Amino acid sequence: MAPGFVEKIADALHLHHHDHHHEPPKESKSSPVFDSNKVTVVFVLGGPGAGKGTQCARLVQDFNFCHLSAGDLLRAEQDREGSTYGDLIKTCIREGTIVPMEVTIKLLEVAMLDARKDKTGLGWQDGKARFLIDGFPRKMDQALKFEEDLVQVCVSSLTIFFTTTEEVMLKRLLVRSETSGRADDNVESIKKRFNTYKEQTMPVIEHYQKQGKVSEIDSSPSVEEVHAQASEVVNKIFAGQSAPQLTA
Ligand SMILES: Nc1ncnc2c1ncn2[C@@H]1O[C@H](COP(=O)(O)OP(=O)(O)OP(=O)(O)O)[C@@H](O)[C@H]1O
Ligand SMILES: O=c1ccn([C@@H]2O[C@H](COP(=O)(O)O)[C@@H](O)[C@H]2O)c(=O)[nH]1
Repeated sequence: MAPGFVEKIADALHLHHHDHHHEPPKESKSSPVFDSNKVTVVFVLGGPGAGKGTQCARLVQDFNFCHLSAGDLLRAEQDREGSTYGDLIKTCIREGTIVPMEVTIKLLEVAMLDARKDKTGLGWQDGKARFLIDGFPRKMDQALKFEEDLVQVCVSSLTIFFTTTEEVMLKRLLVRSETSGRADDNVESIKKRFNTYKEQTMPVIEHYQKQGKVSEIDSSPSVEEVHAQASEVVNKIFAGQSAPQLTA
């Protein structure tokens, strides 16, 4: 990557006002921003409309996670007045393609640093930060870059993978389209999103599966049934993780 590229992205995203100058410059540092002993990262993946966001909302209530949806962060940036990347994000979302990883990772980094500041709030338990990262990583380059720059994905980290059929996902998304106002909740965009999911995201899931870090859950049943399964999986992650670690 060209030197200074990440800083240029940060400038364009107007992220320097967050006063993160205590953090080492991204391109010269050799270790990730977060210590994997002091944060728990659970990724949530699955096809468009599989129910990721719905289940994340439940898991936040159960486990006091800080929930970060990459799609929501991108939509907020797209709508931010004066955003350099607004048009690019808009096109990617409508076309169901993946926004260049530097943009998404920078947005995630800032959101994670902001969440980490509030040690008494949501996302803190037993002195550890708990992040539920929804709809990310969507592509292998993002998965590797996240590990390199933000958190070394450690033994206890896990991906919850919600699966159901395209037929179910399509039906759910078309129902959602009646109220969501999302530019990509239409048949044409949904088909493109299914293709991107199969071509780009499935290899990420297979990568984590090879490392034994994926819990697959059938998300075809009711929200409550799926939630019961997901809770069980997360309970296992936190079993044995109660030792207080007060700094991050
Ligand atoms: N188990 C379920 N049974 C029936 N409907 C569901 C279930 N889970 C979610 N839904 C509904 O399906 C739609 C899509 O769910 P949700 O937004 O959680 O999916 P998602 O995986 O986050 O989608 P995307 O990747 O497009 O953001 C929503 O309208 C939601 O209410
Ligand atoms: O890491 C990411 C996550 C999302 N996108 C883009 O956003 C849309 C919508 O994402 P949802 O998770 O369904 O809200 C997705 O189709 C991509 O275009 C991304 O580029 N990178």
